[in-house]
Amino acid sequence: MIEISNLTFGYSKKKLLFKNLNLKLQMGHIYGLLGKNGAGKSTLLKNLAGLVFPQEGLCSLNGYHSAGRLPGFLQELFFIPEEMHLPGITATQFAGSTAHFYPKFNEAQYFKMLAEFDVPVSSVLGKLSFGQQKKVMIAFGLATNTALLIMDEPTNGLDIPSKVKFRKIIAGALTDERCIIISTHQIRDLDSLIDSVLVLHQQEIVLNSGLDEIAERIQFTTTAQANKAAILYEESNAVGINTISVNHNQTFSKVDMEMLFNAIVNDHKSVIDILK
Ligand SMILES: Nc1ncnc2c1ncn2[C@@H]1O[C@H](COP(=O)(O)OP(=O)(O)OP(=O)(O)O)[C@@H](O)[C@H]1O
Repeated sequence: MIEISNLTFGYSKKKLLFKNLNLKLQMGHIYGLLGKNGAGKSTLLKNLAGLVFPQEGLCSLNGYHSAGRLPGFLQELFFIPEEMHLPGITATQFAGSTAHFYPKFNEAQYFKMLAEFDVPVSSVLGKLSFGQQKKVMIAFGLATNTALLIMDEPTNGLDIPSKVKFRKIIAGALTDERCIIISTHQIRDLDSLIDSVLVLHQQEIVLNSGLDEIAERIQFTTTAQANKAAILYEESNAVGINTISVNHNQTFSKVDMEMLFNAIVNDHKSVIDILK
């Protein structure tokens, strides 16, 4: 299990990004972490990865404190940051020099994913395009089979066919023993991939819910289809007005994550309250 308890963190003591933040994540799930620019998504992930240290509280992975960065923790975590500087070696050499830090690394899986992503294995990583570099790191991260895989904006730089492959490859790599967290602004890229949503807003995790639970409680329809008395939030687009309403009649609709996110960050507390 991944646990954040009473996390207080700020890059300066005067301006805290989180105060007493709590969060529990379970294995066997793919979480999408959403939040506005500057909400602190990357910083939260860095706290989890033990790359920055809390002022108070702690983060842990299967009982290991992130800040301790013990070998037992490091071999169960792989973090793919938004920006990367890869060394002047090939994807094959990278596996040769790095894989031994991860006891569950699966070489066949790595090369299979690189082939699916269509990345040349004998080109120097630093000379690959940004998107190709991302693909190498995603393939490597998945092949480590660590208990926690964190990806910060992984689809930045991926073209449209690669995003489709990304979703397929990630979904195929999930097991009951691992948890994947993906932070992104490209909410559509998470469609049919994540099963749970986390929203970081105003120093707090205001939503940590499975998509099934969300669909049980609220409905996403057009205003014309909605029960007017149950409407919580409305949003116009080119084709009409879409609505989030209370799901009184147990009709399950597809969760529109972009609309849900907009409702939450536009301070529609009623939406958050009903999902609590
Ligand atoms: N190394 C740092 N030193 C000081 N302040 C920082 C540092 N890194 C981030 N910050 C600040 O912390 C805040 C949160 O940044 P962070 O990158 O975690 O947000 P984010 O939600 O990931 O944003 P975005 O969606 O724009 O990537 C921002 O105000 C940022 O300026």
